[in-house]
Amino acid sequence: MYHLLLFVIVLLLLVFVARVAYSIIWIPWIIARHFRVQGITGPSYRLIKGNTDEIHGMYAEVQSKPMALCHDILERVCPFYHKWSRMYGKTVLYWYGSKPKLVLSDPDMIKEILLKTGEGFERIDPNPSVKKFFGEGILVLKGEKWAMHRAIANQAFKIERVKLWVPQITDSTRTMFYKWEDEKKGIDEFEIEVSKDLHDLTSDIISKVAFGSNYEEGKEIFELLEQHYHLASLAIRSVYIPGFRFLPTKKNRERKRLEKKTYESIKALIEESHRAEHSSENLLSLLMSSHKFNNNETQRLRLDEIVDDCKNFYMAGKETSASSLCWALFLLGLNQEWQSKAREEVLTVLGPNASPTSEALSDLKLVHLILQETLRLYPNPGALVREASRRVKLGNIDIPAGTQLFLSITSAHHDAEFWGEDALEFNPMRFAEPRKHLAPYFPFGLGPNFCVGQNLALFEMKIVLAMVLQRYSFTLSPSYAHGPMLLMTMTPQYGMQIVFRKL
Ligand code: HEM
Repeated sequence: MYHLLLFVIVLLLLVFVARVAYSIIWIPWIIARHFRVQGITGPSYRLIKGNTDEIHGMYAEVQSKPMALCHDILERVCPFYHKWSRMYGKTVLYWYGSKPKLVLSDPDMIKEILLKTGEGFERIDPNPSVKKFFGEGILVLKGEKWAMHRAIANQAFKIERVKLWVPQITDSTRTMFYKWEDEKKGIDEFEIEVSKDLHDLTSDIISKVAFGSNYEEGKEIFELLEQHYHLASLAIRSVYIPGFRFLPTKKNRERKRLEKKTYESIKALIEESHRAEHSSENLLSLLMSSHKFNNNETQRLRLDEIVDDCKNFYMAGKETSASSLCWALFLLGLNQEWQSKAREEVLTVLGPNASPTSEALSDLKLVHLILQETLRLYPNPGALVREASRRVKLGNIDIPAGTQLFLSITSAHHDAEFWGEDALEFNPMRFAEPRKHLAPYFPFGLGPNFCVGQNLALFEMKIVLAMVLQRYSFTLSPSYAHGPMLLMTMTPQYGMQIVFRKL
């Protein structure tokens, strides 16, 4: 009996060891060989962690000091691809734990993958620590569930609705100027670290237009989300160890606390909206209503789904727009001649005092070109990720199921082959000509997951930029240190110090 038990235990152990060896040694070896015969290589696979330690090391190195004041930022925002593409070619295979990752910067391939999301390519499941942050919201859902959330979001952010939000956006922007004037009483020239204020501003905007509440009421939620977002950003770069999230580590306990509090605060906001007279113009009320779908069935989102979507919209709407605005001010601070031309346009269209209206916004042609160029040089996010859900052919690459695809939007946006010799220079006029090749520009993504908030994003960025240009001339502060850093969005590592002078 004893021997039989021992035999079973040893057998089970052997099976376990064989399975582990199969998945962390045999499979990576087979996959590396599969790509090698197709001419695709990269850094050697390392047991368990893959190449994550090297990647962390490279990020630590580039982020240890500011970079030169130029737009050649790939080395800083994606140092591993910058290094490995020079060693192994444009398509690189590396390892995230035992997961194969293929980095791609070829515009046609990126385009195909984005267009075929849902048909052989899928958004990846974030690791459980990150998923805790996004929950079951639109940013992580797939298939039918995603389609239902997306249909509701399409309604919420359609252009007619966004136009109605213009007065709220101008109000929020004016409040930011009042705060500046209040802090810098009587001083005509003053320095502001704008990234914090722009985050507060876009929080305020997304809160007002989408949730019908204002920043002060939602402040607790923003603060919780901000802290939770920081922890989720750290988790993105680490290899996920199964079960680790259940250990009572300091970060895990903090994540749990934030999750619970966020849920309770958003739930309270929803219940308050239920009680109050709310306008059907806001996202929250749309999320709470019942909807008819293609099969004519009426469906309603559950409370936890609404809570998760709220979290997703808060972050998607706030982070990207705030960072993009930061880079727009940075670029105009550096390029005074473009700033003067843009101001001339704003003053011609709006005069010195009028608030932007939705009609006036369409006349701000140069401001629009400047924003397009900003999103080309400093894309948010700088990379997108997908996974092959089955074995797929991409051009002449045969990709096994389960391979993750890291799409380097920054590389495609900076590629001199498509954008010309001046690819790394700020030249808004390149967007005035119809582009020969549509592929290399993906600021809002492409295909089914194309940014649902694009209308809102462009409206708010145009409004804020126009209102700043109407009131101030500005330059980059001598204290500014250049440090674009890719977290979930492209943020200035050392802040964005701008010197404003009242007009
Ligand atoms: C400059 C500002 C913005 C930029 C550059 C931007 C960029 C993007 C990109 C590249 C994607 C595609 C992600 C993918 O394919 O995986 C995306 C998706 C998304 N964006 Fe934006 N975004 C911006 C502003 C906004 C705003 C204001 C909202 C509104 C709340 C928003 C909500 C979303 C949502 C919900 C998705 C996911 C759509 C889906 O999966 O169906 N974004 N955004």
